[in-house]
Amino acid sequence: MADLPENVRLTPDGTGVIILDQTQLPTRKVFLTLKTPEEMYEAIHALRVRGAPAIGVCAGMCLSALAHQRPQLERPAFDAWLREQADYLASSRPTAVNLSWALRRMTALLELPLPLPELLDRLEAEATAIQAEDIAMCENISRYGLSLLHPGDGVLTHCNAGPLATSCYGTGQGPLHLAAREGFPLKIFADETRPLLQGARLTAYELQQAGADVTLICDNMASLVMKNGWVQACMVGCDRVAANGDTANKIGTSGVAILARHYGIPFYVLGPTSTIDLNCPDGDHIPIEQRDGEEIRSLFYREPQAPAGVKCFNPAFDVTDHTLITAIITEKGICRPPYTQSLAALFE
Ligand SMILES: CSC[C@@H](O)[C@@H](O)C(=O)COP(=O)(O)O
Repeated sequence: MADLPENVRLTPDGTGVIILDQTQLPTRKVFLTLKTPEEMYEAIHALRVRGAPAIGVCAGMCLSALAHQRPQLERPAFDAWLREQADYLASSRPTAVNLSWALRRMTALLELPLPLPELLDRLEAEATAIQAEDIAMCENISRYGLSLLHPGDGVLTHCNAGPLATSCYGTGQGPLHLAAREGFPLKIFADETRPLLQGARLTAYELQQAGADVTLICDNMASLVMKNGWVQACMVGCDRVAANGDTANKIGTSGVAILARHYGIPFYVLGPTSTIDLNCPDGDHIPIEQRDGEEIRSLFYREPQAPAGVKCFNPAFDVTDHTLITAIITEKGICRPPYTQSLAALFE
C-alpha cells in the first residue's frame, strides 16, 4: 500500500475537512480547514482541491463533516438538511461526475432507518471508504497502465492526474509515479496546460519530487516533440467518460489525441469506473464547465497577459472522440474498442 495522501482528510473531531490548497503550489504548501458549506463549495469551485477522484473524496468528507456539525437535529429534518447540502456541493463543478457520484453514495445512507448517532458513524465510514477505494483504484490503474509502456519510452501527459488529483499515485499519471518508484526509466513530457497551468504547477512539481525524468513543455510544443519521435505513448486522466467512450478531460486533451493519431502514437485514457457515466450516451451530453475569462486574462501572472476586459472563451474541459482513444484503463482492467460493449461489461 502506498503512503496515505495528505491532500484531503477529516479533522480529528470529524467536523471539518483539511485540504492542501493546490492553487498555492508549487511555491507554497498551505493547508486549509473547511467548515462551512460555502467554504467547501468555494474550495472545489476555485480548484483548491481538484482532479476528479480528489473532488469525489473531498465531497464525501465534506458531507460527513457537515453531518457531524448537526447532531442535535432529528430525523427526518436532518435528512432534508443534508440532502440540501449535497445538492449545493454538487453544483460547485459540473463536468467531473465523481462529485455527484460520491455525494449520491453518501446520501444513499439516508435510506437506512438508523438512529442519528449510528447514521453519523456510517457517513464517516463511507467517506473514509471512498478514499480507501481511491487508493486501491490508483494502484490497480497504475499497474495496468505501466504494463503498456516499455523501459525508455517517452510519455506525454496533459493537465494533472497524479497524486494531488487522487488519493495515491494518480490515474493518467499513476503509471509514471509507479515507474519512478520502481526505477522503471521513462522520459516524461508534461504539457503546461493553459490557462491554469496544472501541468506546470502540479504535474511537473509532483514528478520532479518523485525523481522522475520530466520535461515541461508549452501546450503548443506537443506536436514538435511527437514529430521528433520522442513520444511513444500519451496518458491522460478523465473527468467523465460517456457510454460510447467519448471522454471529457482538461481543455486541450482532444488536441493531444488528434496529434497522437496523426503521428501514430497510442493515446490512453486512465480513470476509475466512478468516472464512467453509462447514463451519458456520448460526449455531446457531457456538461462542459465554462469558467471566468479572468483566468485567461490575468490569473497566475504578475501582470495581466491580455487587454483588460477582452472577450474570452474559457471552457474548462473538452471531449476527445472515442475513435481517437487506443484504450481506456480502469481499476478493473483495460477496455478496448468498441467501448459501448467493453465499458458496459465493467458493470456486469
Ligand atoms: C485524476 S484527475 C483527472 C482529471 O480530473 C484531470 O485530468 C483534469 O482534467 C482536472 O481538471 P481540473 O479543472 O484541474 O479539476
